[in-house]
Amino acid sequence: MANAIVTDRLTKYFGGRRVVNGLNLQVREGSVYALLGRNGAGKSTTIRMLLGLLKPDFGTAELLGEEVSQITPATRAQIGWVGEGHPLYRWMTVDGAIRFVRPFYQQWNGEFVDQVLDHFDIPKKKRLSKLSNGQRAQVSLALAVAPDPKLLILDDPTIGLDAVVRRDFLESIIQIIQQQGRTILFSSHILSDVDRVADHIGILSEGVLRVDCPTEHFRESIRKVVVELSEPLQEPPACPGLLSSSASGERVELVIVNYGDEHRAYIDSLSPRSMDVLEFNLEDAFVAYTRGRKGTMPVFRREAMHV
Ligand SMILES: Nc1ncnc2c1ncn2[C@@H]1O[C@H](COP(=O)(O)OP(=O)(O)OP(=O)(O)O)[C@@H](O)[C@H]1O
Repeated sequence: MANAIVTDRLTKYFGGRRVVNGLNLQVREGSVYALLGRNGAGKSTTIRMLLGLLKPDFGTAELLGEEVSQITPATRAQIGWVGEGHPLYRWMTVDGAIRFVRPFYQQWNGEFVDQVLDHFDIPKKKRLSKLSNGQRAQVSLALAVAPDPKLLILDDPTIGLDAVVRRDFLESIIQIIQQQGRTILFSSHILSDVDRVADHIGILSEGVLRVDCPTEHFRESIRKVVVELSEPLQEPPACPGLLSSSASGERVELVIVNYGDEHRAYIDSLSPRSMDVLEFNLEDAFVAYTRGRKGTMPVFRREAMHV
């Protein structure tokens, strides 16, 4: 299957600091890819380079098969985007914003826009500055989706939205991807949302893409093992793929990547009184992973994982 987004060693420096570092990203057509990372990891900078809003210092990015700096108007019209904070001209009315954006595109699904406005009780005559954050987010999404883009890029689209509005927003996204061949790349900090809609995740840490694999694969690869020993451990636990550990008396908790036979053998060697192997949800797995010591984070790529 073709890729909707491909970057090759994409790199950006700010004031001598490398905030995006040799990024090789491939987002397959038809997938929903969530770009994750802690604050300042480089997500927005990456997205701004993809959208041509920021020039890379090194490397290239292609959207729908065209180099970003030379993208043709026809291809540009196939790409919808929503920036961080939903930057719309707030002095415009909703109707005015629609009339402003509409002429840039050949195709326009006015019915979809009306449905969104209706569903969220957004009056067309109201100024964008007078709408709530959630309503403005929906207007941004409606305007990005109305041209029926093949590729949708969303920078933290649900920031500041309540749980109900977020759910509705995600429903809209799910509807969009049910149309075949549509691709979505979005950044987010709300891992339960990501788990609901994204089939693939990428985790940036200090500008480096450390994880790039199916969402499920990442979640299922990290386990918490709770062990009750007969006496406290004398030495720090030593087993492969150990992300973190904590001990309180005889109770030891280990967070392990790719839990398997060798880990069981190690734990057996401690002669435990009991042990439990617990699964993580995506948020816990993300926290366990990104909290780990820098430089020792295992790398997850596609199906393979190297510890
Ligand atoms: N225009 C700029 N000038 C200087 N430094 C910048 C600029 N934009 C971003 N940075 C820095 O680059 C780093 C990456 O920022 P970026 O906004 O890409 O992170 P992010 O992953 O989107 O973070 P968040 O989750 O907090 O939105 C940060 O350290 C930030 O301070």
